[in-house]
This record gives sequence, C-alpha cells and structure tokens, in this order.
Amino acid sequence: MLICEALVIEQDDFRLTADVTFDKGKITALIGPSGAGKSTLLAALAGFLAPASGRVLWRDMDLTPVPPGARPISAIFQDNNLFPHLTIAQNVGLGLRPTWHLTADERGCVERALSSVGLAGLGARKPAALSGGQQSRAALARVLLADRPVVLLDEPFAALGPGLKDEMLDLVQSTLGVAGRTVLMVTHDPDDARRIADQASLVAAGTVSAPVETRVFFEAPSPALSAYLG
Ligand SMILES: Nc1ncnc2c1ncn2[C@@H]1O[C@H](COP(=O)(O)OP(=O)(O)OP(=O)(O)O)[C@@H](O)[C@H]1O
Repeated sequence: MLICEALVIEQDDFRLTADVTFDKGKITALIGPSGAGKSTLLAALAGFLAPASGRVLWRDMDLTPVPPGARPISAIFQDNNLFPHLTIAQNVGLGLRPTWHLTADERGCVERALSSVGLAGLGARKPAALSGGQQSRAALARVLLADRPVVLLDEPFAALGPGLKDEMLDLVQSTLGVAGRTVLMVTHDPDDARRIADQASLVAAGTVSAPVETRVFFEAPSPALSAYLG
C-alpha cells in the first residue's frame, strides 16, 4: 500500500492535505479541478517536493526522507520526459541505469521493452522522429524497464487524439496494470478513469479524498464531485 499519512503539502499560499491509502496493484485515477493540487501530490510522492508535515509510506517504509531516484517510484509526465539528443533505445535504457552505455544483455532488455509497447525496430530513432503517440509508448517502455512498483502518470496522454489516448490507456492497463504495479493517474476526463481505473479519488478544496471503486465514484458522486463534473 502507498500511504499518505497526515500529509500536508504547501506551495506559497496553496495547501493540500492527504490522509489516504492507495491499494497495492490497483490503478487509481486522481480527478479534480484545475489547480486543485493533483500534480502537486504526485510531485510530493515522487520526492520532488518536501511535505510541510506528515509522511509517505510504501509497505511500511517511510519514503519521506528518501531522495527521488531512490524511491520505488517512476513517473511519466505530459512531455514524456524523453531526452531529445538521445535515441529512443538510450532513453528507454535509462530505465535500467543512468547511462546510455548498456551491455548486450541490457540492450536485449531494451528491445523487449520496445516490442512490448509496439516500437520494435525504432530504437535507433531520436524522439523528434517519432509521433506523439510513439513518444508516449517510449516513455511507457522506460517505466516498464525501470520495474518500480509505483508508477505516477501526470496526464501523459492528454495531448493525444481520443483514439490514440484510448490505445495508450489500454496499453497502460495491459502492461502496468497486469504487472501489478500501483498506478496513480491524473486525468481531467472521467472516461479515462472509467476505462482503466480500479478506483478514483477526488482532489478538490485542498483535500485528497479516499479512493472509491470507480463505478461507485461516478454512480454515487459526492457533492464535491458533482460540483466538479457539473
Ligand atoms: N512552483 C509553484 N510555486 C507556488 N505555487 C505553485 C507552484 N506550482 C503550483 N503551484 C500552485 O499549487 C496549486 C496546485 O497546482 P497543481 O499544478 O498541483 O494543480 P493541478 O490539480 O495539477 O492542476 P491542473 O489540473 O491544471 O494541472 C495551484 O494553485 C498552483 O498555482
């Protein structure tokens, strides 16, 4: 379980509290108004933002003092965080080690990760030579290879057209979901949550609400969710 224990995150006059548990091996959608703090929560979980108080726990381990690179967490953000001067294979290889000089075995692992997201044979290209959807796939391949149990997705597919976005969501489910990763996915689109999330959590009015099974979340919305969905 990934636990936010009495977590308080502050940025200037913005304040977000989270006292919630995200179940291990589930995909949780984080939904809420713009500026509510969804990205802020992910930044704190990833270790890029120190909380004002409270703790982040993973399997009883206190992650709060652990630096980002040493956390059992990987992330994909909207820009896919690919390095433009590296090839796709090198970018994906960074999921294994922070170097682009990989052993033959490691290069084999990269090729398999690329194949699993439908990018077989494209490893030698630079990110600019891939479409937006293919870049998203490369980012997903790196996360698969990094093999960390918790994956944070901060609207990585928002810039894709609806068909491509659905394809990527399904790929997330068939790779990360099936592999039992604990996934937190920020989205503005209820259909994204309905499509692949086991549960959903509302981020609004300075608070992260406890996750609820996705069907129940939308069928019996809280007043705050109703206000957001309009
Ligand atoms: N570097 C920063 N310094 C100060 N305040 C910030 C900083 N980054 C974000 N904020 C504020 O923190 C609040 C939460 O922002 P955040 O980006 O987490 O919201 P969000 O729910 O992810 O929004 P969106 O859906 O629009 O991406 C906002 O009020 C924002 O203005």
